[in-house]
Amino acid sequence: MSDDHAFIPVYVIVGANGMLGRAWRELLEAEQRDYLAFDRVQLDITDPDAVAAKIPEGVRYVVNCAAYTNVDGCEEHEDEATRINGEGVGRLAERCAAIGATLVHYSTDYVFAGDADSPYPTDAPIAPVSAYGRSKAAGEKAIADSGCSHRTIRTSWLYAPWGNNFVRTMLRLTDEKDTLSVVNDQRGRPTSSQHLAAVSKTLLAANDGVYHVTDGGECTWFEFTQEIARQAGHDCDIQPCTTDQFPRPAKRPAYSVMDLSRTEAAAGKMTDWKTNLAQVLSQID
Ligand SMILES: NC(=O)C1=CN([C@@H]2O[C@H](COP(=O)(O)OP(=O)(O)OC[C@H]3O[C@@H](n4cnc5c(N)ncnc54)[C@H](OP(=O)(O)O)[C@@H]3O)[C@@H](O)[C@H]2O)C=CC1
Ligand SMILES: Cc1cn([C@H]2C[C@H](O)[C@@H](COP(=O)(O)OP(=O)(O)O[C@H]3O[C@@H](C)C(=O)[C@@H](O)[C@H]3O)O2)c(=O)[nH]c1=O
Repeated sequence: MSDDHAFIPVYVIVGANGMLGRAWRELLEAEQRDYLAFDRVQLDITDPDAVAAKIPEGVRYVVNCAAYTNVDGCEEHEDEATRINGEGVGRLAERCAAIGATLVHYSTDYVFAGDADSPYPTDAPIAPVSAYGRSKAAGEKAIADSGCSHRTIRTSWLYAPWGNNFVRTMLRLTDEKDTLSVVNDQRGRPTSSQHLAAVSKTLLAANDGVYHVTDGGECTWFEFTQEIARQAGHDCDIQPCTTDQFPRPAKRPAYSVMDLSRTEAAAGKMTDWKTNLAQVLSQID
């Protein structure tokens, strides 16, 4: 991670210590690209002065991986979530508009209500059912209002070999426990962070706008857990349950499968989630 101001990079990664931030760093490192990566201490997007100070003129792409991602925590701390996921994103978007950079930003399937029965197109009406979803919707609006060049990339059910994520949680639980109940009435698309970073980079050559990027295929959290345990060789009795039987502070959309056609037209077919899961598991000891 560098804080060198004399150097004008092609890419600036914000929120670089998060799960997706690390995937982006590793991608740009592997391709030997010029980039600066800022963690939260180096660049806090809620700090009005920091954004302009750290993102100099000449930068071409600002990749925003910073967010408040604790979905249940957002219910109690919606103001803070909105400051980060809404206003902070707006500040990045205004800076990008001012210097002519493109903002690569991540939003979520949780901006949708979840009452559809076919994949949500990119222009489907959004109607979040949680504080997290509302805060992310505020970020999307702030970008649109800023007039900056952008790729607003909605993704879902993100995981990686590192960080806090469902795959690592379920690897642990299916190893430690004899039985486990997992909700089987929420359907969506898991997404490898490494796959997401790579596809996002490909989309830099595409038009501005909103894209959906996930792994291919779809499943419920229960089916996802079954496959994690199967691939890991964990012998755990996994039982399906309903959302009502697994109460949480935040409501989740029942159906959040997002249509991939715009992305696949620009970047090719999205790899199936089971294939990407195997790829990620192979990187975990
Ligand atoms: N995880 C998922 O399942 C999904 C995520 N997304 C979106 O993808 C993006 C990346 O998510 P993910 O990698 O999982 O997130 P993480 O929670 O792993 O990382 C977010 C990073 O943002 C940092 N951060 C928080 N607040 C600020 C701030 N004010 N200024 C600068 N940095 C800040 C955090 O730092 P610290 O840890 O120090 O607080 C953390 O390093 C987010 O926009 C998220 O909403 C979309 C769909 C699914
Ligand atoms: C741990 C556990 C979870 N679950 C359920 C609860 C919930 O409905 C579902 C997923 O739980 P999690 O809390 O891991 O996931 P959640 O925080 O809802 O994940 C979301 O994060 C944000 C950031 C996004 O943007 C979304 O795309 C999505 O990935 O699994 C079980 O049924 N059994 C279990 O043992």
